[in-house]
Amino acid sequence: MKIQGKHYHTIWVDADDPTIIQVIDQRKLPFIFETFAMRSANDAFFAIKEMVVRGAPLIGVTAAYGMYLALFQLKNENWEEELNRVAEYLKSSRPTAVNLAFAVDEMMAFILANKNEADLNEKVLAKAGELKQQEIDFGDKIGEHGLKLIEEIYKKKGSAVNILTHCNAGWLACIDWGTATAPIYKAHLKGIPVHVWVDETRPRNQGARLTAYELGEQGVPHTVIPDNAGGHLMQHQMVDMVIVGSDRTTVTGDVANKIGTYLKALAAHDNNVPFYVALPSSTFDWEMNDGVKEIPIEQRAADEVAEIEGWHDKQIKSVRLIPEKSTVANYGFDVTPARLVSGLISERGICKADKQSILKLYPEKIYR
Ligand SMILES: CSC[C@H]1O[C@H](OP(=O)(O)O)[C@H](O)[C@@H]1O
Repeated sequence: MKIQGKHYHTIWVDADDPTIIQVIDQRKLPFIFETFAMRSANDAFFAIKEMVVRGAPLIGVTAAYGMYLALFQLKNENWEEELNRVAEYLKSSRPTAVNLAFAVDEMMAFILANKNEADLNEKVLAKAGELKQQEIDFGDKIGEHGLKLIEEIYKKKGSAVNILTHCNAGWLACIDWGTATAPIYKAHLKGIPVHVWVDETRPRNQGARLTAYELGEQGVPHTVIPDNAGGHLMQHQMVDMVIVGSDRTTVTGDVANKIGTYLKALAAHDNNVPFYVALPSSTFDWEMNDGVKEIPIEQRAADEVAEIEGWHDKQIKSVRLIPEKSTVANYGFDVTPARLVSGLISERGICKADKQSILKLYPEKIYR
């Protein structure tokens, strides 16, 4: 999508050196626009772990390019063993987004299948590019399917459609379009009036810093709200629908997403507000059935809660928010049970959050 009128993807091959993969450094947005150059699998691990890049689809594509970059560091003897270690290392960077493991496994299989090819590096770079393009296409299609939901509300209401979203499931979490934001961008581009309630999303404030930034750059009307305001807005009919993203959704429709999503789903359920989850097929976990019991929930550093970052004197500064003696619990995600989900918006269409409906969209997964 656009930043100051110029079209960007979140990740790209350096124009001058194909052994360098560039990403937008999201740690500094919206205050500073900088890129981060990845030259090794270690750089890719760092970028994912430290949230230089974040968002399930983007994490997956970054890891795919990490597997490509690993090829330049492998020694001849036992290179397959070494590559396996790199693959496990990349997977260990963040546990919840299933896209990560999906992409690493797909790249590993591709590399082994082509290991005797003279132009292996070029083929692997092209494969990572295919995964990147696939996520772009997924976001585009999610947008088209989700647009219909927004249009239906607009036709009934005849005025701006108020959509609440949590965290950042925008183009900055993907490559382009986004997942939760894709229907919003499609509606905006079609001239349908939309307004977005943007949950700030403590502690990393992906909503306040990233979703607000990207919506603003696209000219989409939006209002940043404290995480705890959503229930009140829904009680007063100020939210027409909720659209969020996902980091891992089970084949039964349980949705792992940024911490606080479950609370929004409860408020939506209590106020009969449609609660939709937008996700590509790369975010489904076809093996898991009970998301609350099985999905690994990342716990992150205490400082993310104990401190907050902002812009002061033309630089990014951190200030402490809590007493030195206080302890912190920093769960990165929660799981919304399928019973609270109105529907799933994937690149193949909209379905109910249950196994039968999901597998009807993805019949090739039935054998699992
Ligand atoms: C389209 S996936 C976006 C998803 O990822 C975010 O988590 P994080 O910023 O920690 O990577 C959040 O859960 C979003 O919904």
